[in-house]
Amino acid sequence: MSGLVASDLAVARGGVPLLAGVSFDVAPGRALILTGRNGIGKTTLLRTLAGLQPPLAGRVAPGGERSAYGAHADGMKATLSVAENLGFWATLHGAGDIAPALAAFDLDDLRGRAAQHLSAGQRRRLGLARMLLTGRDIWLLDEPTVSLDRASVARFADAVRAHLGRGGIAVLATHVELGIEAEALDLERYRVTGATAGQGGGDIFAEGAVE
Ligand SMILES: Nc1ncnc2c1ncn2[C@@H]1O[C@H](COP(=O)(O)OP(=O)(O)OP(=O)(O)O)[C@@H](O)[C@H]1O
Repeated sequence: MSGLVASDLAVARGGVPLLAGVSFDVAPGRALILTGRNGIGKTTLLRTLAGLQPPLAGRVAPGGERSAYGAHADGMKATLSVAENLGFWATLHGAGDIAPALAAFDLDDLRGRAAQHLSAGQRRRLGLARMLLTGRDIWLLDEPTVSLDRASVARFADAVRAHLGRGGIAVLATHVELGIEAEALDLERYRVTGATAGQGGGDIFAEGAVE
């Protein structure tokens, strides 16, 4: 299985260039942690790696077909229970048993609860459990530990380690120290001048020249 390779990638959000010249190669069994200030483009880069939006320039290999993108509660059916949601995804991805996913994120006691009645941290655990059912070898995770308590962060780190141990790849945008052996990529040096995110769209549109 090949690694995840980004070559001279440029990404934009809402037509505004955010990052340019991003190149990296993540080998099977390895993890990459994306760091950088709020709004620099971590989510945008992950979405581009997942094939959910096209790059402005450069390329990603493979495309999205080997990737599972995990962000917030997307794809969750509010009225279905935890087990029904996991069952739905297992069927969708051709995965068999949901038991390992339930166990990995301590969801057994919550299996009958509707997704809409889960707490924020429980909902996040359900979203992360989904990654285990995708069968995809490249996990792209956006702030995966938001709302998680300490025990759940540790469970998540264990799940990522196990994924890497199976030869999987993980790219994570996180500010939390997970204790996972990983390369870190500081996006600051790829930032397009003027695209300081989160500082107001007007400034971004007025400047936007490439560094
Ligand atoms: N739909 C949109 N249209 C235009 N601009 C957007 C849109 N969504 C996000 N942005 C802007 O794009 C920039 C990059 O956003 P992105 O979510 O990729 O940053 P981030 O590094 O993940 O931020 P954070 O650390 O705060 O999660 C931000 O300035 C954001 O305000």
